[in-house]
Amino acid sequence: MFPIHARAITVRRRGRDLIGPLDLSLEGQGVTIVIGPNGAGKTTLLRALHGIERLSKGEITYASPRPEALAAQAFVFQSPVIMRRTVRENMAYPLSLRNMSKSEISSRVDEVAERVGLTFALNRPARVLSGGERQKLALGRALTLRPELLFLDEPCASLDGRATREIEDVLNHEISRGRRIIMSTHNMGQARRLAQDVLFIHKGQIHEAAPADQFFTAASTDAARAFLNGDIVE
Ligand SMILES: Nc1ncnc2c1ncn2[C@@H]1O[C@H](COP(=O)(O)OP(=O)(O)OP(=O)(O)O)[C@@H](O)[C@H]1O
Repeated sequence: MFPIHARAITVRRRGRDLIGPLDLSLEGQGVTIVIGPNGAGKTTLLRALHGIERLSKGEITYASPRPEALAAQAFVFQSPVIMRRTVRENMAYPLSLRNMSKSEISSRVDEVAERVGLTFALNRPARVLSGGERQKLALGRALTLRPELLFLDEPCASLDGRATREIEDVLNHEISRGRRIIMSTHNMGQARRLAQDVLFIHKGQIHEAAPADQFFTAASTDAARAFLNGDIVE
């Protein structure tokens, strides 16, 4: 599906441009971390790139046909929807929509549960999971699809250090296998640990797009420098 091109995209709601107009091109390798103040438009941008946010203007094109490109992506939401069923059933759900045999679904779920550290919980009701375990479930559910491109919107918000590290371990494993990741975070430590490229979003615009080393050592805009300093950026 790469390169992905967003051309002059705008998402406008209730008379206000939430993002854009903006242009962006994404190649098929690496980890892009999306940062910026609250309300800057990070979630809206991720949703637009994933094709689930209606564009008011502009277009997003994928190198492969759109239905194929969208089918090869998965999205981990900040507050994932967890069904009142077992962890196994939750993880199997996206696969069950894809016409896959029960034995194949079961072996994929087993394999992914192992990777995200939830084997012990597979037969438990998902509602008893802790916050960190719920995020692992959401991540695992996305990974069962073996997506070429994985979006994550603040997957570690409100998790403690240990749960955050465990999620990052899973992500690092995925990154080492070449999975393309685009992720938003408020945690600057996490951004520094994971990013290969950074998109700094401010007031619905991409203020800066740079390799991580360059961004963190010499951000070129005042707003990005202030944000990295922990100043209030409005
Ligand atoms: N459907 C909608 N209708 C109207 N306004 C919306 C809608 N969705 C989002 N917004 C507003 O658009 C702006 C951008 O929201 P978005 O969630 O993309 O920002 P964000 O950078 O992800 O913020 P945060 O860091 O707080 O999660 C916010 O001011 C939000 O209130």
